[in-house]
Amino acid sequence: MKSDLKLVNVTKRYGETVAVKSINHHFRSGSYACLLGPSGCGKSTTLRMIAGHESVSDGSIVLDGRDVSYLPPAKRGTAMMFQSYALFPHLSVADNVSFSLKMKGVDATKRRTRAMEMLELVDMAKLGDRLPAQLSGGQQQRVALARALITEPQVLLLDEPLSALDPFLRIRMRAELKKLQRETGITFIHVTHGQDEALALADEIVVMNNAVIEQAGPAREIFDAPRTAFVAKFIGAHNVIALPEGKVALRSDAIQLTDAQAAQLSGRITAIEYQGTHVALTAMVAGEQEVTVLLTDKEFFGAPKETGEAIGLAWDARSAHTLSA
Ligand SMILES: Nc1ncnc2c1ncn2[C@@H]1O[C@H](COP(=O)(O)OP(=O)(O)OP(=O)(O)O)[C@@H](O)[C@H]1O
Repeated sequence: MKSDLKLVNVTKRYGETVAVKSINHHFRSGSYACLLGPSGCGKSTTLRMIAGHESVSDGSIVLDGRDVSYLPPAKRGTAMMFQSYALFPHLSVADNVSFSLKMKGVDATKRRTRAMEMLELVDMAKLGDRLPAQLSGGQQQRVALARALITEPQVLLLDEPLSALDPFLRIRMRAELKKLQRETGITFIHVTHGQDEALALADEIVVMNNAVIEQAGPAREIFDAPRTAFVAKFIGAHNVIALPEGKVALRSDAIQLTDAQAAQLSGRITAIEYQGTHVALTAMVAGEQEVTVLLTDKEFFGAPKETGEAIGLAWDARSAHTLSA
């Protein structure tokens, strides 16, 4: 399909370090993808190789049927938005946005018109004459977005775009990023180490660990059916439990409290944590394993429990996902 981006056996080595190890992935045109993983797993390196800011050691990057692996960044059909926004401090907002057009020799009137269109798109048209230092963090981010979008990329690459913002603004800007992606229809590839950010934004989540892709799929599939213990733990809200039949991932809200006869596991409560809408109850079960059960506040306060109490745990067999690693 047009504008699809394919990574074919892409590897990056820095001397002895393998930062990205022969990864394959197909990013669908027009989708919002999040590369999710812990620090050092290779997600920024992957993004930088797609952008052309880093060379590939092996493999190829194919955009829209073209091998772009050896093209300079400006010739690829991608644009990158950096974590620090990297705005020119001495240029006005409008001149920052239209900078790449100036480099291409586009005349001043046309540049200004295009810059204002882009600023309109990110809701910043009124501040075109300000300098970056006169903007808030969220406003600087919008300018950086407008500056990336003016190049009309097929793929927009975002490296931890929300990490410089305070928590309140982060949640607001993430809704705006999603809206912008839907409005423009451009493929977004967004690097994050925040599972909540990935779940909130992504059509597809690509989970990386130790230089490889552990699992990729729609956000709900990753959350509902993690395939490895790493994915289950990283995505959160799951227990990884060793049972006689093997290791399983079990959502903490998929476990019910039950009496001893009906229990699949029994144990003793070690901690109770009130979380507002829910109460998280931790129990120590056979084999010194800790299991967390998330109850709605209604369920918990309907039959309150105390630390030290014996409890039985049960779940629907379909909720337990056998793990491959
Ligand atoms: N220029 C470099 N030279 C040598 N090693 C590098 C270089 N850049 C990255 N690495 C190594 O490659 C691995 C992957 O780094 P990368 O920045 O892609 O991880 P990341 O998942 O984006 O982490 P973070 O979230 O901390 O940015 C790490 O082990 C890192 O130390």
